[in-house]
Amino acid sequence: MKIAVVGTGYVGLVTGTCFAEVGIEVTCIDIDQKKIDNLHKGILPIYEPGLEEMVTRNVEKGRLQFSTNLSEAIKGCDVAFIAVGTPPGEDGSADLKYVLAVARGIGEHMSSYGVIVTKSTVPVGTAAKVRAEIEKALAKRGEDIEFDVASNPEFLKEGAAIDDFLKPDRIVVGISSERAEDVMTKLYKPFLLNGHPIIFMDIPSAEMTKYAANSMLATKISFMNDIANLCEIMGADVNMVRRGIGSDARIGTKFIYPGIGYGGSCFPKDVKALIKTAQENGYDMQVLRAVESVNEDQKSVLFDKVSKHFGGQLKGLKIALWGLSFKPKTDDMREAPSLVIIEKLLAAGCTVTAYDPVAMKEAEHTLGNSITYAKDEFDALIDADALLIVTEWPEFRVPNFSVMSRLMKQKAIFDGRNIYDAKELKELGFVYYCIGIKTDHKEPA
Ligand SMILES: NC(=O)c1ccc[n+]([C@@H]2O[C@H](COP(=O)([O-])OP(=O)(O)OC[C@H]3O[C@@H](n4cnc5c(N)ncnc54)[C@H](O)[C@@H]3O)[C@@H](O)[C@H]2O)c1
Ligand SMILES: O=c1ccn([C@@H]2O[C@H](COP(=O)(O)OP(=O)(O)O[C@H]3O[C@H](CO)[C@@H](O)[C@H](O)[C@H]3O)[C@@H](O)[C@H]2O)c(=O)[nH]1
Repeated sequence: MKIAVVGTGYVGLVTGTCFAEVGIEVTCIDIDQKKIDNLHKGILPIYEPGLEEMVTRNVEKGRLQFSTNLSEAIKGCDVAFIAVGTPPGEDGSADLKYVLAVARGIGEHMSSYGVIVTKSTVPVGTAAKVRAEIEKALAKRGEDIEFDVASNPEFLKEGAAIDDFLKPDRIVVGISSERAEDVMTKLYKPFLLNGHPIIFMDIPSAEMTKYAANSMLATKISFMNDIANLCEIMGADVNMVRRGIGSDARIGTKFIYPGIGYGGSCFPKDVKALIKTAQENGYDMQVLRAVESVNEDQKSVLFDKVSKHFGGQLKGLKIALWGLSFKPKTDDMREAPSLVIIEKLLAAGCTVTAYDPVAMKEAEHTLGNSITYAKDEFDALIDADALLIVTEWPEFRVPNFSVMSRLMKQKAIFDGRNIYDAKELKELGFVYYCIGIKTDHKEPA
């Protein structure tokens, strides 16, 4: 089989590489010449564990190619995936201009029957718009080439993308013809042989499934953040509560970790887009509006604890941050809670020194030199008045606390990810704050 994947970002590059890995002939296309030039040199545009080796291996095998030339790549393809961005527009709705531009390009250049699949996260009705764009472009050419559209939303998580793609819980495919179903079944056959289920449905349901999945996960997180905040007020321990409720199989153990709010390129924008879609159709997503509002507030929780601890006197304090990316094992800074925390610290007159194992270069694009980037986690701590744990990278989990004590000016840790043991830190002489657990430090008057 021969396929094209248009858009070589987090989703497109992983999708293309994983299909090549199971033996399919893939061309990944991007509009960004620099990205494609770098990929030809083996330089990846994103950090994703294991991806570089997999790209190299498949390029060497001749199964994976990169190009900016959509017209060449699309010719004779069985399937073309659209995997470009769908960022939020000013009103929160998903901006479809990149998706529709690709659809137009496909219509301008396709040469034979193919299935055009939206992999990007798109609102209900988008596949119909994609079909219309392609038909318009074909009509302009005076061509009458048969094609199908399909919706195949992607559920991978950054930092675990390869595993999520190769071993999916399920593959959701929206189709409107038997021919498209056959092509998609053939494409995903290697995954089906490994026992991963494919769920065929109508196209609008597939499009909605993606938003419903992300919104449900975001709801779990906001719900737990609300519970965590209440635990803290009431003297309960949210870690215990999490274990207590997670052992009920109906609730489950995943995505109930409280923290400093969900970030990333998906949950914030997809929750917004679903609220907007509903509004446009005369329906009010009350639960999701609350999910969003809790999340906005949660991003300030760590800053508020710092402010309270120092009695509001933050000017001139040196604050160390461990972690910048929105979650571990990625360099993605989109909607990272660290950005909100840093903005508040800087506005309060603090200086900020941060260390992140991979996201500092990416962070610099947004933050410039408003903060200092440390060479390692200990470098960040020199003379610090407080340490904020922002991203739970594995290497921050068991640090050398005695070295930390020597480096820091004040032994205060504000843990936004609940990775340390409050009792242990207290014994070591640290003042320790986390999320959803009442600490017995004396509050300043
Ligand atoms: N990032 C994730 O974890 C994730 C997971 C599942 C679904 N999604 C969805 O997948 C889509 C892509 O997300 P992403 O994070 O990979 O985006 P991204 O910004 O990392 O990548 C998008 C790529 O598309 C390219 N592009 C834009 N217009 C183009 C055009 N006309 N022709 C060719 N290339 C073009 C850009 O240059 C960029 O490289 C979004 O709809 C997103 O919601 C993302
Ligand atoms: O218990 C939890 C789990 C996650 N998070 C936060 O939630 C955000 C998103 O995390 P995660 O879902 O692991 O990362 P993403 O890469 O954004 O993946 C989500 O968004 C993708 C894009 O749509 C989907 O494909 C995935 O299925 C979906 O999990 C991050 O800020 C996490 O810190 C929590 O606060 N508590």
